[in-house]
Amino acid sequence: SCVVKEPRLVVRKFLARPQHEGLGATVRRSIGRFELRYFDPFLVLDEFSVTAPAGFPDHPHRGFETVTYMLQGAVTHEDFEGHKGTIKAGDLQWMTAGRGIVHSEMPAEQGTQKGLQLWINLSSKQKMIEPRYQEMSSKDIAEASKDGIKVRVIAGEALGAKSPVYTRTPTMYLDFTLKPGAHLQQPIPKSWNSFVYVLEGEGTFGGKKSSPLVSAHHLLLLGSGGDGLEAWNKSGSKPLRFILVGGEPLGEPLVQFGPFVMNTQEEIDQTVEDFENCVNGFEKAKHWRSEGCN
Ligand SMILES: Nc1ccc(F)c(C(=O)c2c[nH]c3ncc(Cl)cc23)c1F
Ligand SMILES: [Fe+3]
Repeated sequence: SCVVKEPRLVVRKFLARPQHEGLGATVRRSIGRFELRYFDPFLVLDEFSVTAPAGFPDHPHRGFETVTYMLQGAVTHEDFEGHKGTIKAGDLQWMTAGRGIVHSEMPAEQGTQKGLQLWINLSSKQKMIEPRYQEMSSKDIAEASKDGIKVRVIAGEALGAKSPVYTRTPTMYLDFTLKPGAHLQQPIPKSWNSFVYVLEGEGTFGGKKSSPLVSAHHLLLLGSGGDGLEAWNKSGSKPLRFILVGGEPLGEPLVQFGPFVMNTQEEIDQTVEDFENCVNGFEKAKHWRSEGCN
């Protein structure tokens, strides 16, 4: 069946190289690096790797959402409202920072913890909403399998499986594993910006089966137009694993200062002041410190 009539083409390819982030942590940053500062509505995609005592100690966020999806090990997050939990391999945390969150994200086990963190911008109208978490354990994440393709639906819908996650900025976030020989056709809403990030194995993406092979840690920007993604695993033995992420562009001005993402410089100045004075959503930052690795 021809699900995708006009596949989107790969218009740019980046290799995400390791860089230092947080306190002694390493991230492979694809979106958010200087050559790809913002791919509306996406601000950052980090493939992180962290081993205790390194981590991401107390830090704030305002104006966007962070989506943490663990691939190996576990991370404990705790915030200034006393919200605390552990995100284990396969688990998901969709954190809407809105008007303000201060939290820490630290290794929960010995050894190396690996995962993905995606930062999704919020529309100007939603930047100052109350913070909110949507957290799902691995077993509750919608999955479907068909013709050598397995998909875990973080957000959106694929192969008949649908995620319960409410996405303020309309977003799809799909974790695909293709067995050798499998061929995927996944619809993508026409107006959305979308990209692929390869996690394991090698695959062929875009319109032609003869396109060059793409390996792990590569980000592929998909062109606009077209009605979906085509992908093939032509290797004889290795599975191909990648995420397909897409979202409705917000089309608004962007001013970012680290973990503060607003629309004007004045709003950023105000945010810095709010954080320093512990007001307008940062009240609890006044006396809070994470318990850290006890
Ligand atoms: N501002 C700022 C500055 C420095 C940081 F490290 C962070 C930060 O926490 C993270 C950056 N990528 C990440 N991937 C995974 C996890 Cl669990 C956390 C982060 C942050 F937010
Ligand atoms: Fe954070």
